[in-house]
Amino acid sequence: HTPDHVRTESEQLEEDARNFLHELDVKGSEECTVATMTSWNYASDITEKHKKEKAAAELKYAEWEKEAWERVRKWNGKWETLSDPYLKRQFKFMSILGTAALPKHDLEKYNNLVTEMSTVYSTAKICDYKNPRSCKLELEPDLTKILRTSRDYDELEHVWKMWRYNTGRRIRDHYKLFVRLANKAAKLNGFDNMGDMWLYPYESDTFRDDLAELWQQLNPLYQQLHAYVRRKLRQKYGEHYVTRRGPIPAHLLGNMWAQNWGHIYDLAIPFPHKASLDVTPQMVSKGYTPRRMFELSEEFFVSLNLTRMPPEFWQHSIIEKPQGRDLVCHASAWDFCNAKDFRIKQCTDVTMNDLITVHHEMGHIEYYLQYKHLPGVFRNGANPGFHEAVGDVLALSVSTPKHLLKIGLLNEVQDDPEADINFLLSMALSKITFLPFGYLIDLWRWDVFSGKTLENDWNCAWWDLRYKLQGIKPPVQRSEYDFDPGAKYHIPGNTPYIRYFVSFVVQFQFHKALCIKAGEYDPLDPSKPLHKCDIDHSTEAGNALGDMLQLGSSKEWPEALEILTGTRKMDASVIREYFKPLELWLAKDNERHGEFIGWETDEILCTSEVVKKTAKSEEGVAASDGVVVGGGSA
Ligand SMILES: CC(=O)N[C@@H](CC(=O)O)C(=O)NC[C@H](CC1(C(=O)N[C@@H](Cc2ccc(O)cc2)C(=O)O)CCCC1)C(=O)O
Ligand SMILES: [Zn+2]
Repeated sequence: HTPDHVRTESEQLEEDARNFLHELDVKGSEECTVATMTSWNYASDITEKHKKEKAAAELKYAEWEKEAWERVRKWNGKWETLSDPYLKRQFKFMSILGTAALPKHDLEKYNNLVTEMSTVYSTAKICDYKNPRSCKLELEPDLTKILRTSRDYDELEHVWKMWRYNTGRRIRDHYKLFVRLANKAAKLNGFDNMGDMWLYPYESDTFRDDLAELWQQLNPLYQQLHAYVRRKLRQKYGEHYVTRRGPIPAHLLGNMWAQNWGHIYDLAIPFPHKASLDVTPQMVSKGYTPRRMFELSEEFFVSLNLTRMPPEFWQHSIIEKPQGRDLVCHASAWDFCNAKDFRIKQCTDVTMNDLITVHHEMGHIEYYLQYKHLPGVFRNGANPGFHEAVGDVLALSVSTPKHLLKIGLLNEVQDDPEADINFLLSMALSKITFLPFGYLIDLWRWDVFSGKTLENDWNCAWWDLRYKLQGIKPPVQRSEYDFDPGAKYHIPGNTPYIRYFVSFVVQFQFHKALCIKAGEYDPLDPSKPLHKCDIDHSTEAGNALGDMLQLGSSKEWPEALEILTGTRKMDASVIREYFKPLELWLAKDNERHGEFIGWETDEILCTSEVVKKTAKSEEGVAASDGVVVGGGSA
């Protein structure tokens, strides 16, 4: 410790900067803990009391953020001269205030709109198709189960339509005011609109173009899968409902938003006489509980020499749906900003799908644990997509037949080309089908924030994207009375979504790098293809992953990516390499059946005119001046 008087001016400035940032960080973490606790209380028990406490805490936290930001501003012109990049990067991040820049009354309105939209979404219930007087069906587990298991066209249509009636339609006006306030906040932060502010953490001015390029590279594989699944659905539901060349009705794909087609695997399985890879039955028959599922996931992380869950995690997490109260059942992972308290809230079902979700959520917790020693501004993913990728990377290993055999959920592994195709198809039904969806959510929102999509076109612009990118259509005609984006959690919940598209690309790059370290993958060894790799118990892989996670957002994401994978760019060739055997098989199978690749329609999926509410118009009679989506004529 050199006495003050011998220090140079710049060393003194650096010392002062360190002390200044440390003091702000200590106070900021305390404020963050309080605000997060009230948010947790509301999300796990939706009551008026908790709503009020959350609203008050959010305003108080914004006051703190504003005070901190004003103190940081006093360093303008000085912090830029610091030589230590680590310090400069902290100042750079602390210079963005966020929505706390709004005047108090606007911020209060903004926060209340988001909470109100989330409450509508999380408490929405619909009536039972088979028993119209029973109107207590909730998204989780009721509607999720119906979309997963029902093969009744009309029941699925009822659930699909009524869910949107009781969520999106009810928050359309909230969303109008929300967008205006969001853009006002963005402008106060020096951005053109909220869409630009959301992209700030990616620190790249070619980011949107890079995403478009990735989609171009992945679209051909998606189209082959789409054509194959359409044929299988046509066989099941008939050509009247599922035409040869048209878009697929969205309610038949096993998921409320057609974002993951894994639950219609039984309709699509290429080689039915081979063992099913959905180990849900085995999990149930072996008496798996949500607790067991979480312990299984933790064991995987520990086997990689990563950090086990702290006692507070098991003490405070909610891993089963509590009865007798409203709560946000949508799974989530929480960091309470005190390097001690980390939790998951998940209404866990004993299914394979939820075992994957457990790994996803625990991946967030592992990232929190790995960077908990960093200053608050660096306690984030290298970019938000990295945070979404951690758990999914481990789940890629867990999903392999080899691993399921290891943990006793499969009693035999058939190692032959047909079993391989079955496995790759089951993976593609959740990984490839997600890509257009993961891309279009924010494509739609960026256009809404930028004003490119006007309020009167919101719903038809949504269906235009859903048609163009996913090749799906609504089972009943939509209008601008509807607000179908609002039927998906992240829109009322105001959570950016492009992070998931990024994750689904980079998680395969992470997987490949870790598989090489684990000696499980060798491009020159046909017996070790990427899709058979299971990294469990590889401390080389775990240490490499941990080294990247410990960086948090203290380095720009291309540098973090390079440390793990040796490359600085998102690269779609890795996910395509993983699915290569399936892509070849699909192309041949579609060719053999003369399948039309792609889709077209002359139906009017969405009418820009606000349709007169008569029974007839419900039957999809085209309104005179409807908006045509798809390549058909009006
Ligand atoms: C306090 C807080 O909010 N914390 C953040 C985490 C953080 O930011 O630190 C958080 O917990 N967000 C919740 C969100 C939940 C899920 C989700 O919404 N998934 C997407 C897309 C998808 C689908 C399949 C898949 O395999 C991976 C992703 C969807 O379901 O559409 C639902 C189950 C899976 C992940 C999440 O964990 O990302
Ligand atoms: Zn996540």
